[in-house]
Parts: sequence; structure tokens; C-alpha cells
Amino acid sequence: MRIRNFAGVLSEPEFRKSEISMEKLKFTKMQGIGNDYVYLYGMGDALGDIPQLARIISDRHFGVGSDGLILIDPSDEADFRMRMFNADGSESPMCGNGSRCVGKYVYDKGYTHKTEIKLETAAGIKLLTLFPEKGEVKRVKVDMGEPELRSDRIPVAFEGEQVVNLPFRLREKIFYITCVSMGNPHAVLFVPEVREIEVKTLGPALELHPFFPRRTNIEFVEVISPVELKMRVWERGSGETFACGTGACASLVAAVLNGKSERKVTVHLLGGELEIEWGKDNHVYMTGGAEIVFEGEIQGEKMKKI
Ligand SMILES: N[C@H](CCC[C@H](N)C(=O)O)C(=O)O
Repeated sequence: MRIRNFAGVLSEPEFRKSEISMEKLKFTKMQGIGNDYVYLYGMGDALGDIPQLARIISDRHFGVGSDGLILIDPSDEADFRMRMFNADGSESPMCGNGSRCVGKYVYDKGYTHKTEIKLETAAGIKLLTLFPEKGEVKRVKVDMGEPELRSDRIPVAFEGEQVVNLPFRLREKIFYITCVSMGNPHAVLFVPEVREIEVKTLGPALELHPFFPRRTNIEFVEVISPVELKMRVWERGSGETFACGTGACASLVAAVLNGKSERKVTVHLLGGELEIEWGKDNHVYMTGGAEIVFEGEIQGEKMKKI
């Protein structure tokens, strides 16, 4: 097992204490407006089959129970690095709610005293601004970078393809979708009332539609007013979740492009609210809460096989 140097944050004896036993894996469960992940710190390359670990940990009956697994490590290019795995074990380049929780994690646990953090992700380096109160981070603002208008099909295939308000036939019905990438793919559909939507049937049908060879996240969005959107999400690899940060950003971008909202909105999700702004610099900014729910050690037969 290799343990990387934590830039002087952890002393040598502390390294030893954090040595990894798969049978008793220490974890932290966190949530960002109800989008819950299990967080592991400083595992570096020590983990074996990470997709399998993500599936076991995420299982709500046999595991800890979560929308997926997030790994936090020190980074050579930024302050920290985040990797995110869905409940089905697939890896996604970016996670908005997860990035806020990572900000809280590294600050509250004393891995940094900075309130401006650079976070390396597979979708580039994101800038986090932490808002601590009495030593604990309550809210985090993330510069999510520039949105891209694409469907995440094989790049050559979607050149010149219409991705805003694209008519899409599914089950004899025409839906209009707007495809926005926030580092990960999103298909946004505007609907009269999100409450009425059969997310659990429409979601997987769209996620697995051949139009999206890499599958997609789907957002069902109701426009309450030019400054308020209501959204439900079907996440690629995790199913319906209480919230999706990248999805809320994609929804705002889609709403602006379709002339339905201003550039700064509150997005209401099943698990709470996010403030989203598409700045004049073309970057999307997401602000919201982050919370530690509990910590523990996962034990169990399946862990021995990882
Ligand atoms: N919930 C996450 C996004 C997960 C995206 C993942 N399901 C994918 O495969 O892209 C968020 O807050 O942004």
C-alpha cells in the first residue's frame, strides 16, 4: 500500500493510524441538500476495485446507503482532488453537491485553513469559497466553470447538432430537450409541473436512450418565475436523487437559453435550495449548504473481497 505525503498535514504516526483495512474502512457520510455520498479521505492508490466498493457502500440495505462514493486526496495540481463514483460504480468527472461537501470536509477536519480552495476534478480545477461559522463550514460557493452546449455524444457525431430545445421522440411523445455539459452530461426538459412527472419511468428511458451513448443525467424543470426554478433529477448511475448540483447549473443555463429565466435563480430541489448564477464571465456559480451526517467504520463480509 502506498500512502502519499499529505503536504505536512498528517504526521507520520497519524499516517500509520490511517492505514487502511478494507474490513474496517473509516468513512464519513455527508449530504448536500439531500444528495448523499460516502466520503473517504487520503486513500490515494490504496483502494482496490473502487467501482465495486462504491456499489457495496452505496447499497441502502447491505451497505452504508448513499447516492455514491467520493474520494478526497491531496493534489499535485490543486489543494485537493475529488473523484466521484455513482451508486452503480460508474465514475463521473464532476459532482456539484459533492464538491461543496469536500470543501466542508477538508476545512472542518483541519486539512486546510484556507477559505479559497482549488479542487482538482476530472472536469478541471474548480474554485471553492468556504463560508465558515465558528470553525465549521456551513455554505460553499463553487465556480463550476463554463457550461458547454453538447449532448455528450461522441464529439464528432454532435458537431453542428442542435442541442437547445431539440425535439426528441420517446414513447410516441415528443419531448424538447436542451443538452448542457457541466463536465458531465445533462438533458434538461421543461415541464408544466414536476410533481406530475413519472421520473422513475421517464428517467431511465432517457438515461439509456441510444441518443446518449455515454448515458445522461436528466433534469425535469418547472419554471416558477424568471428567478425561481423547481427541479427533479434522474441521475445517470444513481437513479432519482434529492438534488444534483451540476444538474441545477445545467437547468439554469438551459432556462436562460430558452428565454425562460434570468441569469440568477434559486433552484428548488427535493432536498433543498441552491443559488445558481451564470456570470457575465460565462462561469456558472453554485452556492449551497453541506453537512456531515455521521461517521463510522464499514465492516461486513463483502468488504473482505474488495
Ligand atoms: N449529484 C451530482 C452529479 C452526479 C452526476 C452523475 N450521476 C453522473 O454520472 O454524471 C451533482 O451534485 O452534481
